[in-house]
Amino acid sequence: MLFGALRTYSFRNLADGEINTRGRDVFLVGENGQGKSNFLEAVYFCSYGSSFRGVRDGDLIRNGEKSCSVSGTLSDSLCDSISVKIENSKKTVSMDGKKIADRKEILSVAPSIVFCHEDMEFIAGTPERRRWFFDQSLSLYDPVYLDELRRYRRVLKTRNTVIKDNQGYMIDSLDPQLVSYGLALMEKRRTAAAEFSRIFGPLYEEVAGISGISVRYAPSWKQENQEEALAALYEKRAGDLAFGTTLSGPHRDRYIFSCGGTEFAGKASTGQRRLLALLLRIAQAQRYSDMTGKNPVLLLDDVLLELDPEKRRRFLSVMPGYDQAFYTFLPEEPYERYRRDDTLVYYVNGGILKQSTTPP
Ligand SMILES: Nc1ncnc2c1ncn2[C@@H]1O[C@H](COP(=O)(O)OP(=O)(O)OP(=O)(O)O)[C@@H](O)[C@H]1O
Repeated sequence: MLFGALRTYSFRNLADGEINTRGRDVFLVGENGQGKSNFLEAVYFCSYGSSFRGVRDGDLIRNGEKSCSVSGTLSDSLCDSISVKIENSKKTVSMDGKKIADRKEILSVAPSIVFCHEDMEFIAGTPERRRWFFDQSLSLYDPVYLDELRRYRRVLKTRNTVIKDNQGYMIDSLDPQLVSYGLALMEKRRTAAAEFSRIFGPLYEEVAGISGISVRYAPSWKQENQEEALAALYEKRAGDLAFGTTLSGPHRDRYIFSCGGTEFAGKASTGQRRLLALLLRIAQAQRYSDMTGKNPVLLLDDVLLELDPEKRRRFLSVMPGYDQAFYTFLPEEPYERYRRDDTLVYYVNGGILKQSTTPP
């Protein structure tokens, strides 16, 4: 699957109009703050109906405007076009011109994997960010997982409301559902962590020369069957009521990067963390391909810039299979070295993309 063209309207600082992207590799070259990442964000917006920068939808609308939209023309996909529009604070996602009820439907249509600076949070940030990463990975290839996650969150929300409203007597009827949905999530998370480790360990060794890195899944509930988990939840109920919230469950699960049995991320240097984050995305893309038999679109935001030349070479040698990749570069980077005959190169200046065969 690839994006043949991208049309943006009032999206960030990008000039309105259509950009031809029909190429396996698309380079976006420009100084800081010109709109390169905004263009990647527009592609991602078509894939997920949201931004990868953790911003509110309203921030995507060009300053002073009231609405924005992005439409992608697709090749070799389940549909020919996707468009996402924000108007009057409402988001509408359409496939082939027809509105879809649930954003999750587009996940399998134009799957993209982004590599960006914010990914460092998966390594050095809160357990919540790591959970988010693994939830995204699972949802990309397993739509049922997303349904299970939503169901779990719904029951959890009700349980927390019940606790806050002092209606503790209702918890008995909610806990069997919470446990049942929770255990289903845990089983898939356990498998995903093991599979990630299988891919990730050798990758890290190849690029960074450090062996034995793995991702360990540390579930909040230690019990693996319904009755035992329910009993453990019951035992913790007094604590939940005292704190006014549900203190245990998959919403408190942790994923730990360890090396030789000890936690690694906390001791790793900034460079090692950066590499961990990049390779985590490579593992995400590889796992997606293993599970679906399809390749994703890759969005690489300033990725090569942060690596020294040797790591850069090794990183490129372990790039996952992809149908299309968008890269951002600063003008002084040696992007010409990576360019092939069919690479599309755009120079980005003040939100305007100009295609060129030679630098301006
Ligand atoms: N909603 C918006 N409306 C108008 N302009 C915006 C909006 N959001 C961001 N911008 C502008 O977009 C520019 C940032 O673009 P972008 O983040 O794509 O930078 P970049 O070219 O990737 O550079 P860098 O390498 O620094 O990230 C800034 O000039 C910023 O003012």
